[in-house]
Amino acid sequence: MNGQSDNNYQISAWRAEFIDPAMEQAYLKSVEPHTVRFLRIALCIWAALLMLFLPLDWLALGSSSGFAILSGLRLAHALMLLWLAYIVGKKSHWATWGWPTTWVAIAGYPLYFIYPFLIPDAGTFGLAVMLIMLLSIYVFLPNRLPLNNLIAAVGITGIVTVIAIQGADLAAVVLAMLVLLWPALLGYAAALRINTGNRRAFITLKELEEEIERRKTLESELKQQALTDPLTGLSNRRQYEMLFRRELDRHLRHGNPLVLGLIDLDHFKDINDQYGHDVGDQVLCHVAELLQAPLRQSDILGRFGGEEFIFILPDSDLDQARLVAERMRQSLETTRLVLEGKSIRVTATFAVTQVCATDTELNNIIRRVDSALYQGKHQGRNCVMCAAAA
Ligand SMILES: Nc1nc2c(ncn2[C@@H]2O[C@H](COP(=O)(O)OP(=O)(O)OP(=O)(O)O)[C@@H](O)[C@H]2O)c(=O)[nH]1
Repeated sequence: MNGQSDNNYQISAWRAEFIDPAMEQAYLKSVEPHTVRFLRIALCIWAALLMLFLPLDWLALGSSSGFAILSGLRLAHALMLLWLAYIVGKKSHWATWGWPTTWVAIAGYPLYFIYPFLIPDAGTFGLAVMLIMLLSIYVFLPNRLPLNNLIAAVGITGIVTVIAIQGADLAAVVLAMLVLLWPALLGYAAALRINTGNRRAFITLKELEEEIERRKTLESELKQQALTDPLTGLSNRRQYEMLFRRELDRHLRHGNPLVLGLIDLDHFKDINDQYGHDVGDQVLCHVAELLQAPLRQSDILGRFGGEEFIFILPDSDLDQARLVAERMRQSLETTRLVLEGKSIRVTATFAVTQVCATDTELNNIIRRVDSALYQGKHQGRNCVMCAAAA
């Protein structure tokens, strides 16, 4: 891991979130499906528990306006919770965003704040419910930790204010505050550990993914290096021999026509001598591009060695191959390469041969084409020769 990613992976000690916002977003995105599922379950259970307490309200208040207010608040909050459970199914980013969960949680507080006024002798019970709720918010409500702190802070402040308004003395108010702070701190500590642990696991996964990616790149680079000519990027001997064997198999099995050709640049030594080896190298690269142009995707062009190239044309007969070679020859002849301010003309001699059923060895075919190429050199170069099949 380098210094830059070390910085990206820093986790805030009290928020248990990545300090880098982009990294935090990436983390939240990765846990979004899981958060949605978990949040929907938590919201549904919360709504069900709210409604489960309705009979207790009835026992305490009977059919009164107080009961109507409490059941109305219960129902309203339960509906809000179910609405959010429904919405996060549609807008999954709401689950990790955190604010919708926070507002819906806070919107339920009037029920708890009004409770002591309507049922004054339920003080201890109300405090116990609040205590369990605070702990549950931290442990079961999948939300961003700072926002869960906000929910807890609003809850504790509200309840303590209610107790103070009801005329409790300072000691009772402080005691209530301490009793509520205790589960909040406990929940916060547990959530801090869980959230930090989850993000550490995410870092490990990311590092593993980066390592896999790095190895894949390295592997494909090595593969590329092992199969291509470093100067021109064309297939090297290993690659074109392998591809030729595949095409030869196809030819022997299905009888598809197959042609092999060689290209030898004319008087290349003069180019090297006149312009230098570096320019010679650049000429080879340009020639490789020009030769590639008239070929199909399935055709194979390789560097045979030095200033010689090899081409393999699957599904082509000799006449088609001769035309292709002629197009390459003309393209070289008519394109002047301008390198380092010098205009260089390059020509080449071509030879092609049809691969036939008795051709099983690449070297034999090459020998046949090579002797046609030799003849072409003797006949004045810059031409296309055909070698008769064996
Ligand atoms: N710049 C450069 N030159 C190369 C490379 N490989 C081979 N050569 C040069 O290619 C030239 C080939 O010369 P010859 O075999 O005499 O052939 P030629 O000059 O092309 O003449 P003909 O083939 O008879 O037309 C030599 O000067 C080699 O040094 C290469 O990778 N880069």
